[in-house]
Amino acid sequence: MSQIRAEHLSKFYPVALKEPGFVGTLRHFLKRRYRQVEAVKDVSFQIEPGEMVGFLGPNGAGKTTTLKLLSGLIYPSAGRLEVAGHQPFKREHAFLRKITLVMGNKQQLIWDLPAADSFRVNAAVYEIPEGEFKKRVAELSEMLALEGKLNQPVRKLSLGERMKAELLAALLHRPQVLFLDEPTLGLDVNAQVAVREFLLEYNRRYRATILLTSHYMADITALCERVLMIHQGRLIYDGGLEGLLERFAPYREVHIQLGKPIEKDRLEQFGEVRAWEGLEARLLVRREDLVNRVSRMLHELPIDDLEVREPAIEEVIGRVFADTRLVTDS
Ligand SMILES: Nc1ncnc2c1ncn2[C@@H]1O[C@H](COP(=O)(O)OP(=O)(O)OP(=O)(O)O)[C@@H](O)[C@H]1O
Repeated sequence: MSQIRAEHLSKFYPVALKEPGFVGTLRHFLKRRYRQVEAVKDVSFQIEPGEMVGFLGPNGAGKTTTLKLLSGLIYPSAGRLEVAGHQPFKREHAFLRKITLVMGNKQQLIWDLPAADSFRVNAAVYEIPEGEFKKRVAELSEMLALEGKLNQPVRKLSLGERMKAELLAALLHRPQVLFLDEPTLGLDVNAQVAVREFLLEYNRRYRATILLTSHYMADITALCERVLMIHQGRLIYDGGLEGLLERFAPYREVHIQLGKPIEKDRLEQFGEVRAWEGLEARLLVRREDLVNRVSRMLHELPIDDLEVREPAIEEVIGRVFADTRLVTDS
């Protein structure tokens, strides 16, 4: 049975319209007019137990709205939703014990108290027995390398330590389903790696299902074999990371090192020149033209070295988001 199932899920937010000026304000109070913001439109997907899925999309695409729907914080405008066997918006106790929602830009720990004190509040809310509570705090703080950090006020922790303590708090009730919205936001590279490794280990140990958004592609490539991509509220891709490149990057990058300088327009006959510095250049060549162009380049240009690479996934995604035609044609 799927752990998460969304069928034709939609969420529309009513936004009150106000005309400018005094008359507009008066009208606004007497008879409000609304416009619908279609944050999520007819989205369907299923996620199996133990899967780690990346959720990609540009700002305002509808990722946070979807995570809020999945965790029952908001009610869907249309469609069906089932998470861990429950309808999230009912917010049943049994459901809340099975899930967690972590938002990188919101915190639940109390600033002036040690994290250990905030954990006690969570233990009480989730009715975790004392012995079990101690065991879980010890296990998670070891996995997160947080030992010795939990008895000082949260405000004295570094950003990375604070995020790790937030994760610990969010996982004390040992949820099966984790919704993570930018869990590495603003962290330095070392802390990002630590959080990633922790999530991998947590998923392996407890077979937790994880849906996560991140602006750092490294999080997605390290953790997720599958990605969902959302754009203007619509799901435009559901599949493997590899397939994402196949589908949205119909080109390869050719890196060349020249033996002597040539005119740029000579190079432009072979593909779109993306970088050009001294004797090094980088070109985009359509996949179907690749063999032919590369062999011509080797014949016709003074090439010392040539390498064909997959385009960087960030670049591919950036192009998809920047070019709505790619999205609507897909
Ligand atoms: N409470 C709300 N009322 C009205 N509109 C909203 C509300 N919350 C979100 N929206 C709108 O819904 C759309 C989707 O927003 P959402 O926060 O889900 O996007 P997102 O993909 O999480 O973006 P980001 O990466 O910037 O966080 C946006 O156009 C946003 O302005």
